[in-house]
Amino acid sequence: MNIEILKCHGSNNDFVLIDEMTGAYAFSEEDRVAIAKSLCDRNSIVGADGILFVLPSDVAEAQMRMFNPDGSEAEMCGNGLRCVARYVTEKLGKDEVVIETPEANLPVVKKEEMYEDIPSFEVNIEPVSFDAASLPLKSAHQIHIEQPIPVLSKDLTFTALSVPNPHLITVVPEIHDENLSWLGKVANQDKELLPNGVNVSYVQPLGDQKIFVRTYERGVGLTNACGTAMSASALTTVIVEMNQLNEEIFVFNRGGFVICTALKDGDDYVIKLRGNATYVYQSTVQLDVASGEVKEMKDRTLFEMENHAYAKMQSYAQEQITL
Ligand SMILES: N[C@H](CCC[C@H](N)C(=O)O)C(=O)O
Repeated sequence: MNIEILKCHGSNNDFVLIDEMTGAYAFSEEDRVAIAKSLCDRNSIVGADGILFVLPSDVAEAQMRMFNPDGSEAEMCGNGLRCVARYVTEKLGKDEVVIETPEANLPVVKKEEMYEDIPSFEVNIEPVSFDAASLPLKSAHQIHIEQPIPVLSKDLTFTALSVPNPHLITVVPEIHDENLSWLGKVANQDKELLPNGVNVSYVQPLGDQKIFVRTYERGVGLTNACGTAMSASALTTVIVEMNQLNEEIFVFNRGGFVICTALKDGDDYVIKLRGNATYVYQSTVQLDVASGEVKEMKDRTLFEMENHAYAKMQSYAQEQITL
């Protein structure tokens, strides 16, 4: 099958966006899994951290379904939602829309550029729950806020929350690359403890309202950034009274930076995630679903200006981490 693809990223967490609103495709559920596995494969001509299917919706301007490279579907994707926000607002000629996701219809809005020539969008990350059953995390304790989970680590403590995809957050004085493989071990725990898997992040405080986050993502592996993980991390630093509620938190990552603001609405938390939505290239690919083989059908249209502008934002962010 021939598929029009838009390669895009949020904080260099990169995705293939496929527009099903046009009605050009009639993908089955099996097709979507096969497309995710084939197009995300870094050994293919495409390669990505995930696939974003943009579909019509009966309850919002559009619907987003996000699949990891292993074919699993995620409840939420923060960096991907910003890319979908840009795509749908531009398609409809609006500055703000609502996007239907598996567990919530989320408002997304175009914002002023947060860095020179960087298209910037803000999305709601919700619903948020600290109930272990919402991940699910099989545990005797209902809430884990800086709690030990001995089977995972003898010395680190964890905060467990869903936004609504599952996250384990551990705050450390400093993140060292040699410790990143440990994140993978935790993420790939036996399904006894975490039946639906989990995204696992280190959080390093960088001073007031600034943090550095590294994440091993469920269904993907170590990525430059994970939008839901950065949001969950920012909220965690508020819960443990390291940063302030209702105040912007600058979250630096290997792919750049985002700005998260944790808000409380009654008993519920909502996290505002603001960051880039950068287009990399457009292309048409031919996918043989049976074999998974992907061929490019025509030259890619590169968004060179955007990629050049984003490189500057990314190097600025790396300087902030080493400061
Ligand atoms: N791997 C995640 C989904 C993608 C989330 C990440 N790319 C983001 O930006 O939030 C999961 O399975 O929950």
